[in-house]
Parts: sequence; C-alpha cells; structure tokens
Amino acid sequence: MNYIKPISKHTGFFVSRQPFTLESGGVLPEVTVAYRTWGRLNRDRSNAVLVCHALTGSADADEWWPGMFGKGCAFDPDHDFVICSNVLGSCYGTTGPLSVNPQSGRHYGPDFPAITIRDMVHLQRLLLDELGIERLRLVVGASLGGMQVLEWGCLYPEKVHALMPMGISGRHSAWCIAQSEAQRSAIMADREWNDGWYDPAHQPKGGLGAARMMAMCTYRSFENFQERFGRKRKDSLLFQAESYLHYQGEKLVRRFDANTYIALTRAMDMHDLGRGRESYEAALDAIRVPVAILSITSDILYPPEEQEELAKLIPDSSIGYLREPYGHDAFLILTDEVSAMVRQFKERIASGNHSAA
Ligand SMILES: CC(=O)SCCNC(=O)CCNC(=O)[C@H](O)C(C)(C)COP(=O)(O)OP(=O)(O)OC[C@H]1O[C@@H](n2cnc3c(N)ncnc32)[C@H](O)[C@@H]1OP(=O)(O)O
Ligand SMILES: N[C@@H](CCO)C(=O)O
Repeated sequence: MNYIKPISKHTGFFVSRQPFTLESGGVLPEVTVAYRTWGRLNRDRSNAVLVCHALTGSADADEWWPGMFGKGCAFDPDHDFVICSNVLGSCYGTTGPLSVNPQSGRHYGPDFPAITIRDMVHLQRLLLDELGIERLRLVVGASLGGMQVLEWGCLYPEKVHALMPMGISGRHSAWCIAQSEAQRSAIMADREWNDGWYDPAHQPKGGLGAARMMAMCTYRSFENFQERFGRKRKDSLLFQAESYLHYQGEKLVRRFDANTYIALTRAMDMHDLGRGRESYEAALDAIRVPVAILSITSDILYPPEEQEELAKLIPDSSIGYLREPYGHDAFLILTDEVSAMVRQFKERIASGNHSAA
C-alpha cells in the first residue's frame, strides 16, 4: 500500500439543467456528472490532473487504480488536485441509460441517444468550468480513457498542458469494432433482453456475462492464460480457464448494466480522431502539447503499432512500453511501472524537457 496517511477525497454531483446537445444532434434535457476529487486546487489553479476511466470504470479512481495514488506515486494529493468523473452514458452516477428521462418519467433504457467520446469530453469540460479549472496540468487515461485523453488534445488544446494516453489508438480498428459487436450480440441474444426494455432489476445476465467473458479474453493474452491456467481443472467438469471467465462474467453482471455496456461500446466504435476534421493525420498533427504514450506490447486490442502511429503523427510525443505478457489490462496490473511513468512524465513537463523518452 502506497498510502502513508488516509487520502481525503471529495465526492460530488454536478447537475447541469441546461439542455446538453450531443454530436449526433440528440439532446439530453439535463445532465448529472458524478465525480471525485483528491487533494486541493492550489492558489493559481495549476495543479489539476484529470483521470479518465475505461469501459466499466467509475469516478472512484483510487479503487480501480490502486497503487497510483499516494506520496511519490502518479497522483500525489499533497501536490495534485486529481479529478475523475464518471463518463456520460455510464451507470455510476452520471447520466446514462439507467437514468430517468425527465421527458418520459421512466429510465432511458435503449432510448438513450447515441453518444461519442467527444460528448464525454464536452461534459467533462462543463464540470471543469464548474470547478473553476481553466487548464489541466495533465490528462491521463487508458483504453476508453485514452480515447478521451486524445480528444482533449483535439477539442480543447488550450485547456491542457500535457496528455498521457495509454493502450489506445487514434481510431477504433475493424478488429475492435468486431469484438464489440460480438459482445453486444451476446447481450441481445439473451431472452431477457426485450429490445433493451428489460426491468433493470432483472437484466440479461447471461448475455452481459458472456459479453464480459469475451472481453476478458481480449484484455489478457495467450501467454497469460496459458501460464496461469494451462489445462488445470477446477473440478471434473470445469477447466480453471472456464471458471475464471465465469467468475469475471458474474462479477460484472452484479455491478454493470447491459444498455450501458451497449451505449459505451458503440461510443468506442465511433472513436476516430479524424471524423469531421480535415484528416486523421491533420487532427493528430494539431495536438501541440507534450504527449507521453504508453504502449502495452502484449495488447491484442490496441497493438503497439497503433501507439507507434500516434507517436509518429503527434509532433511533441514520446512512447514508453509495458512489456510483461498481461495483455490490455496490464495498465491495471503493473501499477508500479505505470505510476513511475506518469510521475517521470510530470517531472519532465515541469522541467520543460518533455520530449526525452
Ligand atoms: C481504467 C478503468 O476504469 S478499469 C475499471 C474497471 N475495472 C476492471 O475492469 C477491473 C476488473 N478486474 C480485473 O480484471 C482484475 O481483477 C485486475 C485486472 C484488476 C487484476 O488482475 P489480477 O491481479 O490478475 O487478478 P485476477 O484476474 O487474478 O483475479 C481477479 C478475480 O478472479 C478470481 N479468480 C482468479 N482465478 C480464478 C479461477 N480460476 N476461477 C474463478 N475465479 C478466479 C480471483 O479470485 C479474483 O477475484 P476477486 O476479484 O473477487 O478478488
Ligand atoms: N478492464 C477494464 C478495461 C477495459 O478496457 C474495464 O473493464 O474497464
């Protein structure tokens, strides 16, 4: 445990009663954002760090990213003012498919409008305005979080000093889109699905669990599964690899929502920094702040070639690697290494020598 003393955190809900217009043209009559902060904003408001979470994460960054918070770690509440907000469309307090639609008086369910990563970032921007933060010292995140980090660089370059995207690409590949659609199809094949109008208390458990099981296979690697489970059995009926996947599927079903899973994976599929801009290359070339890219060599979802492409196209960028065979979720497992990389990048930015690898 890295904490030398309990870290005080603040929990908040920001409610905007203004209509929130989405990239799709859809409008949410009002939006709520669940967020957490750690540490204090300094007098010149220059120590704010935004942490962006991945697909099934929440604002509780110290819970899903333990080892990143504390003295000498990536996020040190004695020095940083750390913010993490639950993304638009999620089910941990921010407006999403489980929220009540003020116009109908019932939860949005499958009527929740299509959202994009840009919508998520615009909403984070509203939260920062509310918190009085004009410029972020750093924006950090992996996977879906990394998509948000990159969009921050495109949408609000004047609002960020530096970016750290991890385990991500600049546009969702055909491979990732296919994985997402297979998972969504598993949910929709569940007899409880009912075109998304399931009772939230009785969601399509089998389908959502199967989706998570498929996803878990893509979050790890051949080598990792082979080394951990091999052909070991739990009992005469079940291999350990099967047992592990069932456990992970059931665990997600207890904490997540099927419509939310669909809305967020669709938003990920829409991720393309070039959409509606001059070109993909021009969008990346326009990111003019220092960017430290983290690449996971065993990631089968976002392979290193994709981060190397980002590094080639973003002018002031450097790239670092996690080389253990844990797969995509390595950013959640190798937290000592990830924390050290974030801390070193922060030091490099502070010294002005940010392009050193
Ligand atoms: C950036 C974000 O926002 S992420 C937010 C969402 N969070 C997540 O997705 C994290 C989900 N958690 C995980 O995937 C993993 O627990 C990690 C990545 C955090 C850690 O990975 P590991 O250290 O390798 O944990 P591991 O995969 O061994 O264990 C996970 C669970 O599987 C269980 N497990 C391991 N092997 C087996 C098996 N053969 N059969 C059944 N269960 C098993 C463990 O007991 C453990 O249970 P617990 O979570 O209730 O403690
Ligand atoms: N395992 C993490 C990362 C997925 O990209 C999650 O469930 O959010």
